[in-house]
Amino acid sequence: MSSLCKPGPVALFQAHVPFSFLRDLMPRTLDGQITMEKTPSYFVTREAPARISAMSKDTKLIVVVRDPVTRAISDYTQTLSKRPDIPTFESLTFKNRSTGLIDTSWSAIQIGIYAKHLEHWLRHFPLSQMLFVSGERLISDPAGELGRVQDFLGLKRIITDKHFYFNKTKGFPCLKKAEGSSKPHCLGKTKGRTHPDIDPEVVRRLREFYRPFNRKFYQMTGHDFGWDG
Ligand SMILES: Nc1ncnc2c1ncn2[C@@H]1O[C@H](COP(=O)(O)OS(=O)(=O)O)[C@@H](OP(=O)(O)O)[C@H]1O
Repeated sequence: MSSLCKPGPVALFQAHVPFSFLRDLMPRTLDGQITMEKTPSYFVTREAPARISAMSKDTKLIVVVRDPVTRAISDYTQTLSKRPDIPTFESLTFKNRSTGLIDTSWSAIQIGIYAKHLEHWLRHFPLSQMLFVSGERLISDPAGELGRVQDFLGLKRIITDKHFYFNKTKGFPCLKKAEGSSKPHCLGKTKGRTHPDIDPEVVRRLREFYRPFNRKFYQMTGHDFGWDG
């Protein structure tokens, strides 16, 4: 059994409030239950590793990662859907387009430098307490990736292949039956947005930029995510 704690508008470990207050926001956990909290931005938040470790050194951490170039374009697509007047992806990517200097202060680019973020976590947690889930495999083999998650959490492998079907129109796997319902459940409208076409030369330059950071990340995690061909 597991309970999922939803922190609402405050991402717990980013908030500058006392731990006693944070703990009270989490649901009580009984024996046999696992309490989970999901906030994607923790991975790139400087204070998060120390704050989470101060609350519990035994916390298990799960990070979903995908090709940082596609991640940047997806991030941009999400912002564009809310603010259609932003500059083009190509112009935001560079500090200086003619020299090819990448703007690493742009969050869409910065977040994908996974090796740098991981360094901060490894000062507070052993690698054995971290699981890196492949965003690509979550689509191509959801049961396989969720098998790894269940093993990591010490759960029986209850979710398997038979729980999923692939929805070609959506381009994503869907659950054959949602929890507590007999109906299928697919990801919402905001997942699988069409990404804009990006100048292939800009994509090439970004691939070149991320390659050394990806290699370092594969080395640190002991897992080749296959983003560099
Ligand atoms: N379960 C699962 N499997 C594989 N990929 C998934 C999943 N859930 C979300 N996504 C993709 O992650 C991208 C960002 O998703 P979100 O909208 O959830 O991001 S956020 O949490 O709101 O920041 C977005 O990517 P793109 O659609 O490529 O832009 C989502 O489609």
